[in-house]
Amino acid sequence: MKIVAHSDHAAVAIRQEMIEQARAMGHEVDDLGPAEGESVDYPYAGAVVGHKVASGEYDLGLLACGTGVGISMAANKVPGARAVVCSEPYTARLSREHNASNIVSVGARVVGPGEARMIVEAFLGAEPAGGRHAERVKMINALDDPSLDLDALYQMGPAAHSG
Ligand SMILES: O=C(CO)[C@H](O)[C@H](O)COP(=O)(O)O
Repeated sequence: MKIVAHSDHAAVAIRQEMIEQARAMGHEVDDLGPAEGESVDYPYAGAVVGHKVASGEYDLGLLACGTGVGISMAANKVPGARAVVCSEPYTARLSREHNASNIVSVGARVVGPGEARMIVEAFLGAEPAGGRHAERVKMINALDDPSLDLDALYQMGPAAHSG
């Protein structure tokens, strides 16, 4: 898969661990930086990756900042981006299978390099499961329209049609 990676200045080393893991799994990764010593604001880095993944330019994204939170919040403002912050691999796998997450974010001040690699391994090793989960992902995507009627959202879901 074609993957894009970005971070802020707080997460340069952990981003490099994440990239190495993805490349070791055979994926093509474009690294948008920054280099050690450069400063980048996490809302910008998150938005860039959100746009690049949501537009289809890349299949998946890797993000990191101090906590992984701010950069994923920024990415999730982009319609079509579904970023998840993970501090363990189980969430990374389930976010792909159930939520079709397309960007994984890690906190450099939260997890160590080994955990970050395991998170990326779990994220890239999983696939969206389909079925009822895909129906719920459609509900998430429908929320990209701020005028969405909540009753209409409810009616889209599998729960609304289960006996
Ligand atoms: O975790 C983050 C956002 O969620 C940032 O990495 C953090 O806020 C950067 O802080 P500083 O500029 O003081 O290193």
